[in-house]
Amino acid sequence: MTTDQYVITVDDLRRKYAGGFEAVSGISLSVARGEIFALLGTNGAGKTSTVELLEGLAAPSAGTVRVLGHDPYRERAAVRPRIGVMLQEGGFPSDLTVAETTRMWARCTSGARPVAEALELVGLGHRAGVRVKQLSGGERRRLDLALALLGRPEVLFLDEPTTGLDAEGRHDTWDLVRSLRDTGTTVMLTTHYLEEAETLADRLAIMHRGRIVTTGTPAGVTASRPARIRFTLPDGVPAGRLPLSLQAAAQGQRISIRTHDLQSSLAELLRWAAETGVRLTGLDARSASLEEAFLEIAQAESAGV
Ligand SMILES: Nc1ncnc2c1ncn2[C@@H]1O[C@H](COP(=O)(O)OP(=O)(O)OP(=O)(O)O)[C@@H](O)[C@H]1O
Repeated sequence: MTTDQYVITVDDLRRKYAGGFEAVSGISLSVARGEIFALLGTNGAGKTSTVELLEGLAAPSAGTVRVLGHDPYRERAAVRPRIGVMLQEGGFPSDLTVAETTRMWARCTSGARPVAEALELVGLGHRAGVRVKQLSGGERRRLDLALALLGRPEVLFLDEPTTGLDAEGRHDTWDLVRSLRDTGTTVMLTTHYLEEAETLADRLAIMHRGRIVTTGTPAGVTASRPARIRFTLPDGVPAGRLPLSLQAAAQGQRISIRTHDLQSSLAELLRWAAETGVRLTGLDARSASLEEAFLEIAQAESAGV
């Protein structure tokens, strides 16, 4: 991929706050046009501090950021009309209705979509006449998203877009983000929901203490982690009777096996169970999830491994 296909490029970026604390300690990443990129990390890892630099809300202490080929802080006027930003807290006047709020925002947005279209996109069309203060937390997040989408942005920054949404709302938002991606919008997302990153992101980076510790596709990040098989042995069958080649950890009759070759380990376990006539209850076999990979990385980093 050539560099001009990257919509966001970040090189050795640093952000030091007044007082001297460095929240972003030299990160580099690139996001291609039409890609959904998720920035994950433990609390205080530096995600918001990073995204604010990409949005041009603050200047880096060192390093470079380019969004659509421009410095988003120094060339804000060139970048701002082409990006959409959904912050964690929208902070609207609560006495205005949903439609009034969106109309007000549309007046400040060049080439804005029709208000009704923006509200329909996020499933708020039927709430247009409701005052913002009467919206649920999830509906406010949708309104935040509608406002971020008003200017048909080429790059969309979503800071925890589904916090407070129920399962249906979360899935609706994922579908919307995917459809925006499919029409060429580039999305930079921060989230605490690892399932969200796993299902939505084309690529992701995991941050810890201001640095990127892992980056890649969701499948690539989880591929190196062991899969897990869990089950319960019947009373009277000790864990010691399991084949030695299965690396089993036992808590009473509850067994957990970690393996880098799920298919072979599972086949061996089932063969042993069939040959010995042992019934395994609650049998569950799964590849590593992003959540497990994340926890392992965060714990290892915290322990200084
Ligand atoms: N204005 C500020 N002045 C000094 N330190 C700050 C400031 N804003 C954030 N920090 C610190 O920078 C670090 C990174 O914060 P940041 O909000 O970027 O993390 P985050 O990854 O977005 O966290 P979370 O997941 O909790 O939202 C934290 O230790 C935070 O306390």
